[in-house]
Amino acid sequence: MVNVALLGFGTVGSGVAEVLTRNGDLIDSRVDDLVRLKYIKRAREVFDGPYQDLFVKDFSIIEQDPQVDIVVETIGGTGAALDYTTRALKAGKSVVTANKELVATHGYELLQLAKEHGVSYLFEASVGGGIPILRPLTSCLAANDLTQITGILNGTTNYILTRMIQAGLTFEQALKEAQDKGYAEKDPTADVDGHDACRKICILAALAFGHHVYPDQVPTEGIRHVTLGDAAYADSKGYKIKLLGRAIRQPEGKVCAFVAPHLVADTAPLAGVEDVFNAIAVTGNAIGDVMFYGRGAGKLPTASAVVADVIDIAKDLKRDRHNGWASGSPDLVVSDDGLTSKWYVRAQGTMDQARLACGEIQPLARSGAPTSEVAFLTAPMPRPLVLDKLRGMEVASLFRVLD
Ligand SMILES: NC(=O)C1=CN([C@@H]2O[C@H](COP(=O)(O)OP(=O)(O)OC[C@H]3O[C@@H](n4cnc5c(N)ncnc54)[C@H](OP(=O)(O)O)[C@@H]3O)[C@@H](O)[C@H]2O)C=CC1
Ligand SMILES: N[C@@H](CC=O)C(=O)O
Repeated sequence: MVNVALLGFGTVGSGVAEVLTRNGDLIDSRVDDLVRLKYIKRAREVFDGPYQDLFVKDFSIIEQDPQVDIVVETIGGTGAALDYTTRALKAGKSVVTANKELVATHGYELLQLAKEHGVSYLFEASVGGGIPILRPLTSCLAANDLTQITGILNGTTNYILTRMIQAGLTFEQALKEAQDKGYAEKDPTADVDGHDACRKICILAALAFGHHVYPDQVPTEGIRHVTLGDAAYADSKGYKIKLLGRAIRQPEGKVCAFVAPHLVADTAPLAGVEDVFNAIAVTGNAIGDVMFYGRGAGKLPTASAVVADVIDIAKDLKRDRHNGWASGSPDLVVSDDGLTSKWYVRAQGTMDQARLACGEIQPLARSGAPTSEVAFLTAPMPRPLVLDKLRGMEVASLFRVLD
């Protein structure tokens, strides 16, 4: 028998309990053992419903029970989640999590701790919700020298952009829908301001390039200032606006990583990724380009990835599966200033002013645009140069165009 303790019983935690129960026979046959949920701990102390016999108030009951093999952490954040994860690993229990904030900020030390105690720390659900990405990156693509990762990594913001553009919802209405569907973080500013995507690109970069990348090293811009006007200008020339997380390997083992809204050509596969779906494009020197696509958030898709990790561990509790990375360093991450791209600009002014400032440009138009507003695409150039050229103009939006 393999015993599982579940920490957190919100969107993801309740989904994990549901998948373990609904697919119990199938999971047992795949593991060739009985996988059983033994305890559930949540914040509140009032328990009801079908799992009420499993609820415990005190984490030490789980920590001290030698029969608990796997602890599933779906609490979120870096408070109680870090404390319980550390204690579980020290107690010789493997831990599975969906908590990207914890992995992105403390992954290196937690992986070290797991190794010291001969147990596993797995987090497939922490990136891309239900999409299998971390295991393929480290196993199926292990033969490659990976050079670049570009992803739509946040379901909430992709859902908001889709609903604003396709259904004409306001930002607030679209965010409320995403929250009602269980996609958003407890504090949705983490989604809207790009921090959730940032944590995910940190995890992807660490796995792909081998060193811990910390969220505070990664320049991050969210979607708060993207307007329906920007979307209409982009659409007029066959582009969609997408929040992308990018990690590009640089010489001497450095990494360029950042999160920002981009214009993506309609012909590119990432442009067709809508609603809560995520997609992660990976470039390797043998495979070329490969893309992973699926539901990036939500109860059962995320639980699917969590329970897959539980199954992986349960199949062989003693197997060494330490797919870790080395420690980070303050000078590991380089700015994206050196990266050349075309730029989308929306500013106050005239097309003549725009041409005078930026030289050759592609003008954009949309119906209902104020006469004082101008929007255009520049020639390819690095950010410092475009900022320098635009110095005399009042710029409202400045987004890279993905090449
Ligand atoms: N929602 C999604 O689609 C996805 C979420 N994730 C990640 O999964 C994690 C969980 O997210 P989600 O399920 O949405 O969050 P929820 O807010 O829905 O659930 C959080 C759960 O944690 C419990 N909790 C809070 N503090 C404690 C504590 N001290 N001890 C025990 N339990 C506690 C809460 O208890 P109570 O029920 O009593 O309030 C609640 O059950 C986060 O790290 C998130 O980033 C990852 C991928 C997708
Ligand atoms: N809030 C996150 C949940 C999954 O990671 C998102 O919207 O992508």
